[in-house]
Amino acid sequence: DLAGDRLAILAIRSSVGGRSILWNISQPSTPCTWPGVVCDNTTNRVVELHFPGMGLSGELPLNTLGNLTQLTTLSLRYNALSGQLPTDIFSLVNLRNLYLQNNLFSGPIPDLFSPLGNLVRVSFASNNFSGNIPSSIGNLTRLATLYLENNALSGSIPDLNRPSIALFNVSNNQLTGGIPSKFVGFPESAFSGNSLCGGPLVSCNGSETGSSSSDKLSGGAIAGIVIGSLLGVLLILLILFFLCCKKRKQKDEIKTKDLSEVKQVEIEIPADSSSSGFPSLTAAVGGGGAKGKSGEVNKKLVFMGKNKIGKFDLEDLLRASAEVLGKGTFGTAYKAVLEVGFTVAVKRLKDVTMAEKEFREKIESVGRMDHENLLPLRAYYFNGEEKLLVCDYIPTGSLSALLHGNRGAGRMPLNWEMRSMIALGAARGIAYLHSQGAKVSHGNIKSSNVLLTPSYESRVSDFGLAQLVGPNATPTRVDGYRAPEVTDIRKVSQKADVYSFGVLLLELLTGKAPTHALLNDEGVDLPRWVQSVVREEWTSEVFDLELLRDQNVEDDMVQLLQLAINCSAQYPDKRPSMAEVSNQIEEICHSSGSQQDRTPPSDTVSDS
Ligand SMILES: Nc1ncnc2c1ncn2[C@@H]1O[C@H](COP(=O)(O)OP(=O)(O)OP(=O)(O)O)[C@@H](O)[C@H]1O
Repeated sequence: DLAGDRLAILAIRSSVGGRSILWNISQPSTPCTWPGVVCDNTTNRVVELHFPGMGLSGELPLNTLGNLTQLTTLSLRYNALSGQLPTDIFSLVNLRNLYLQNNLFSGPIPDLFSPLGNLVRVSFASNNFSGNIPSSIGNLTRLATLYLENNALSGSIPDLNRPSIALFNVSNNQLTGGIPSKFVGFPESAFSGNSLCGGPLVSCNGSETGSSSSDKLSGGAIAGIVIGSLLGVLLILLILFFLCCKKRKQKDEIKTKDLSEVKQVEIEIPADSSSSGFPSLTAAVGGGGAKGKSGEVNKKLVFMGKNKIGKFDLEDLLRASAEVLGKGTFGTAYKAVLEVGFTVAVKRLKDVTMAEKEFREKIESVGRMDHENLLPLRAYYFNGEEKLLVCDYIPTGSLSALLHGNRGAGRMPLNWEMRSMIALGAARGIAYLHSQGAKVSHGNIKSSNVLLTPSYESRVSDFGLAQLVGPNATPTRVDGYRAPEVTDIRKVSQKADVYSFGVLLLELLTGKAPTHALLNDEGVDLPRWVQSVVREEWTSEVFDLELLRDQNVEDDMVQLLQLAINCSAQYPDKRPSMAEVSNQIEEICHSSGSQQDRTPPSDTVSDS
């Protein structure tokens, strides 16, 4: 079957294709239609090039790859490419991943790494490279992986930026000398098969590990370095502290301003309310406030469930200073700091056209949901047009903010343990919802609806709201999460929830936002992108770079990835149930030791 695009694939796999393909891709018109080539859909420039195991042979063409100035990934591993590396590769300043392992490249690795400050992963393993390890690799401050094993490299290990490097291997070369002491911590196997000493190998001079005795630092020098570093850190902390104080002050000023506008415009008292203000209302626990004369009822905040939140009335709520958290599908969410001393989140619903009785019934069934991984609905207010929902305010914010916010300096990386715990908590919360009846589903699973406590326990929010809205509600940011069979956001199902949860798992693993206009002109969504990458056996390339620092959990990551792929299957029948999903994640967490053996969640209502 050589029809259509299959013919192109065959051409790439033939050894004669290697060079001509590499020539052609530098022409900007056609490349994005080819397998293995990923383009930026705005510039139509090649941003990733994956040609692994395609039987490419011969030398890389000169002055060709260097034309792909936007390239972030160059993967030519498992081919039979030979000769020296063309130096124009070293002008690709956006390069993050350079995979040339398992080829027949020879000659020295050019010492030209200095401009490649974005490089994170480099593998030159299993080639015939000779000469020294280029010292300019030491300038790569973001380098996390360096694989140089199984070559003919000689000389000593240069000064590398050890703090950023998590995965490292120089075994089976001809390296000599002492292993710098900063490499202590890597296993013996990372250095074996050389004439090296120190570090995890036998000591160079009988007792010392690390650098050879000639370049050993004196006690005074070490003390000087330690004191100098401490002073440096102290200075940086002081500067950060002052900057934070200044920023917070500015933020407070802005918030106060926003708030006064919000109070007047957004949480406006409905026109039919008594002009003398709202009477002081006593909270009616368990929905009892819905009883009584309707005129009074309309002015009441109806409290629900176990009411851990404490008592306050509508007037308190309206007096609270409020800050807009964001606008979503169902209305605007506010953070409201009550004068009585605690903070709540208030959602002002829009597009709810449902009659009062039906609304109260639906919202009270939402209020009955009680699970440690769900964000409980504490109270609601219904008066004609005005509908407010009150829940705990979660100061840490949402998974979406944590994954995609602040990707720059100062970001706290989310490691495997945190991510798998977040996945497990969210799965448990949704599985609980599904266990409450075949027709109970969430309807709007996405990372902005998974809120996180300071100890990274998940609280799934917004469940059951999809059934309240009218047909005109325009979903925000759900497109990437919505199951293919869902055409009306009110017609939700448990299997559609499983799909959305699968996308959320993919988001957790890849670090890519599903709502981001993805990857190429054809608008490939996150599940399809991941599937295509996995099909081509580049599985390890889908994971978020932050996850690659975790050692010995790759199998667990791949298992979770497989589960996510199963959840986001195109046909609902092929998707597992949420209970199965939750059990499987629990097993995965168990095997990697990130079990949730934690103290029960504390009350999440924060005091202001
Ligand atoms: N209880 C809460 N505590 C802290 N932040 C919250 C809380 N509820 C919502 N948020 C945050 O406020 C923002 C707006 O939330 P909202 O639920 O209104 O919209 P959304 O999640 O973006 O979309 P949708 O309405 O479709 O769920 C989001 O970033 C959300 O994470």
